Amino acid sequence: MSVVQQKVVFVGTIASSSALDRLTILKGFIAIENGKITKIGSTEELNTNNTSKELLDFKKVVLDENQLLIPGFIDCHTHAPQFPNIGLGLDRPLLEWLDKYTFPLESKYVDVNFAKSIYGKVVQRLINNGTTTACYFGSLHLDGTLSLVDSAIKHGQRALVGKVSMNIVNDAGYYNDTAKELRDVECFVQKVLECKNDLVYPVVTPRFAVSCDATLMSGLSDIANRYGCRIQSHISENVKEIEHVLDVNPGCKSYSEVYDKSNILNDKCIMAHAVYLSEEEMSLLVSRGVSVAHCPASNTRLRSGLCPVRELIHAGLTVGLGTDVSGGDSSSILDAMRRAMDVSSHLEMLDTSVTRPALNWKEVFYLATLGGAKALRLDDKIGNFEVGKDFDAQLIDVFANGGQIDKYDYTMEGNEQDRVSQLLQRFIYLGDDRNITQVYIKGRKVKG
Ligand SMILES: Nc1nc2[nH]cnc2c(=O)[nH]1
Ligand SMILES: [Zn+2]
Repeated sequence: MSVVQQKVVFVGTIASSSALDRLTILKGFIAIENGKITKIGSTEELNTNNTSKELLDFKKVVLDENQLLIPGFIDCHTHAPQFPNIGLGLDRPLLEWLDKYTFPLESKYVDVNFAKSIYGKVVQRLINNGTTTACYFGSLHLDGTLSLVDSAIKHGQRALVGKVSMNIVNDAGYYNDTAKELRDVECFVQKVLECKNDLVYPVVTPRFAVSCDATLMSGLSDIANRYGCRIQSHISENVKEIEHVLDVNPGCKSYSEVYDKSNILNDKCIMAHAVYLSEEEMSLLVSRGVSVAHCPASNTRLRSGLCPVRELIHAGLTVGLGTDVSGGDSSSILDAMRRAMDVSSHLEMLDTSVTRPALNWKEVFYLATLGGAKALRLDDKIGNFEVGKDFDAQLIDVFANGGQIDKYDYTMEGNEQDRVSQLLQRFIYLGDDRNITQVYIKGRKVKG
């Protein structure tokens, strides 16, 4: 990892979103000082005397005509310990998959050396894919999950990390008793805060209402409130899961009510999935300020369901994207963007009334960047390019050597603005890590 360049100016094509329906593609410059964006402007402005004087001692990075500067991707939900299972064991629905493949693997992270060996690769893989911020589930283990925090710090990634909490008995013996669990979570939160690293945050992480009883969840909510932490969990992912949760909580009318009774739902809470929420549940989550991590790859691979993201957004929920490895079979947010478009298109095709059109490429670009930042309550720092925000960015080379995108002696009609918009479109539909030639987190180059 290289040192932070104190003053850098990028010159070329810069794309970022300011809303779901607002993508700006600017030909111009973006100046960074000590990791923060200090000035953004057009090429004309760059060429004025004042600006060129101001930027005289800045290192210049000039993009070529097929390169783009875009914000770093934000993965709002992934399971770091599950990476050794990526692409494996996708033949069972959620609850069986957890018992057969996931809990046995996660149990192995009791061995800190094993944890270290995996987590270094996980963080590196995500950075390679342009993920500058990840919201991670760790495992049940305190020390193992602290080694995930260490890996994020070592690689300079912005990371929200949760030690997973579970106190309900399962066949793998993968749970803690309530008192130990609450002690370990508080210790985890304190140790992460003691790191005093401004890129890393502890997240209180009740796995889901199948693995945690109300006493544990209320205790976790208390810890989160005392330390001002975010909370993350899963909600309403799979029909059998919902039936089970309602069976063991006969006093509750919905899955959301189970969490609400334990005070889990608030404006620092990120819930993964939300595939089957009723309108009342959506309203409840909106009123509590909960955000949703939409995980289309996992919903498809585990055959959990088709998440109606447009409905969630329409209801007023803040939505970001998650890869949900290893329910999801890809650790790439670029892949999650395409999966989100696919699921949304399938829903549009299935719905003959077509009241809610499928998400388009500009909208998933927003969800992968500013939408994710809002969902994680980090949009004051990241998500797009604005003066005062941290510089978390990717340099995209659309026709990178060895990549999937070939350059033809043909371009669709249009002006220069259309040409650069088409470059971004091709990256979103066809690109991969080979096109992501440089990655920056708070101004520090972490790839390339
Ligand atoms: N996809 C997914 N859903 C869950 N629900 C509870 N735990 C998990 C998990 O590890 N993955
Ligand atoms: Zn998950």
